[in-house]
Amino acid sequence: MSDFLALAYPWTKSLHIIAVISWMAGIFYLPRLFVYHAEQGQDPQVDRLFQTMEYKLLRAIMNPAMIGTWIFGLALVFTPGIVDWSFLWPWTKAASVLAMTWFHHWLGKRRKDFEAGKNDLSGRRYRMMNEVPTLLMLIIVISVVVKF
Ligand code: HEM
Repeated sequence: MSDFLALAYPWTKSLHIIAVISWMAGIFYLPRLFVYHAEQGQDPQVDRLFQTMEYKLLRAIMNPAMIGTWIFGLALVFTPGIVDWSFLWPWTKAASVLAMTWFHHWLGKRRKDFEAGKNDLSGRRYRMMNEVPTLLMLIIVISVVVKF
């Protein structure tokens, strides 16, 4: 198994990065949709349009991309010689990807609130929450590239 993972390493890493790009595209865009939904969604037609966009973004792009990121990311973790847990970077990366996954699920719950007509967060609040994945992305990329 480790021989296979070592051989597949450039492919696993490519697929990991492709999945990461798709996941991050959605994770940055969905809270922006929530901002405009919270501010302009009183009109039932506009509300329906936002709900369709949010549902499709989450189900068709973000969920599969998150699963792909985890599968290929864990394959990289088990590839021999890639992660040395005596360094700090694997820990900062692990903590940040767990937080990113929590944020993904938080967005999923807010989407369900909108669907049920029960959103009680303001556009300003969603704008602020949008900074969370930005900060996590900075920590993740610096961890995995600088490898401190
Ligand atoms: C979801 C769980 C994740 C796991 C288990 C994971 C694990 C890993 C591992 C072990 C590597 C290989 C490092 C190397 O080849 O030296 C890697 C590479 C990488 N990861 Fe992740 N990762 C995850 C999520 C993410 C996320 C959310 C991002 C971006 C926001 C990200 C960005 C990257 C990048 C850019 C690389 C390539 C770095 C390089 O080799 O130059 N990863 N990941």
